[in-house]
Amino acid sequence: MESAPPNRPDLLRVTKLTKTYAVGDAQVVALDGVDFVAASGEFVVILGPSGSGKSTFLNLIGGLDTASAGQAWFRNWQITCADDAGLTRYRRNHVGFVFQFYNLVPSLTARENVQLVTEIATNPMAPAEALAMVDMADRMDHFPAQLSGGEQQRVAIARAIAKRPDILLCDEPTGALDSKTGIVVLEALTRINAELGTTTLVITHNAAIRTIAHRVVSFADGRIAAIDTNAERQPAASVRW
Ligand SMILES: Nc1ncnc2c1ncn2[C@@H]1O[C@H](COP(=O)(O)OP(=O)(O)OP(=O)(O)O)[C@@H](O)[C@H]1O
Repeated sequence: MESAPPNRPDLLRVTKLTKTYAVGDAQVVALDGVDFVAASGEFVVILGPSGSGKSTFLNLIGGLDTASAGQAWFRNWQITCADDAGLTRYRRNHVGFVFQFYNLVPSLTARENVQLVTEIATNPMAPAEALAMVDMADRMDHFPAQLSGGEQQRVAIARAIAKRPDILLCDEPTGALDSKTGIVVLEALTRINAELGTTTLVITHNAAIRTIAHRVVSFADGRIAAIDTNAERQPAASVRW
């Protein structure tokens, strides 16, 4: 099994994780016995062709979907044994999600969008602090429609990190953005990883982003085809696409 880099405790451990979907009479194997360990504080970039199982993997370790077989552990708690209430608590207390589309509430300001999460979290930061971490302190009272796509994504990231999650799961966070705006979003993600130690997994179709990761996981046909470690990480500002 792939082991975590030395000197960091494991945060996530996945063993033979499998997901099949019934489509009519056929079975689609979306995830085919994946083994993986993420260390606390790691920044992982996940690459792979469309349909290779990346989102399925993220949804299972984020407790958004349930596995067909295999195990997933968060520290010493087994995600794959949890009932719905347990998964809800896990997501609420430990996992932040960022998706390609920002899913902000249009009638609420940036600050109020973040407040939606901080009001139900156990040890949240102030919304203003979370927004400052993504350089949106001066736009807190703007509505989503008054913000660019990249700015809306930074608000979505502030919303995801305001509860101080242990894990931040990002599915194509720059997929809808041009490169200049996307780089600002990546800078926010790497800063949060460095300053808060949030273990971060980022799915992307953009292979240029691989340079900012500690490790790069490549999916193919529902399996992990390769895991590469970057001897030297590059700053997000150096990424070009
Ligand atoms: N709810 C579902 N019902 C049936 N099949 C599904 C479902 N979700 C995913 N699949 C199938 O599982 C496989 C893996 O899908 P998944 O979305 O994880 O891939 P992906 O690598 O994230 O793709 P993309 O890069 O296009 O988002 C695909 O064949 C997909 O069609």
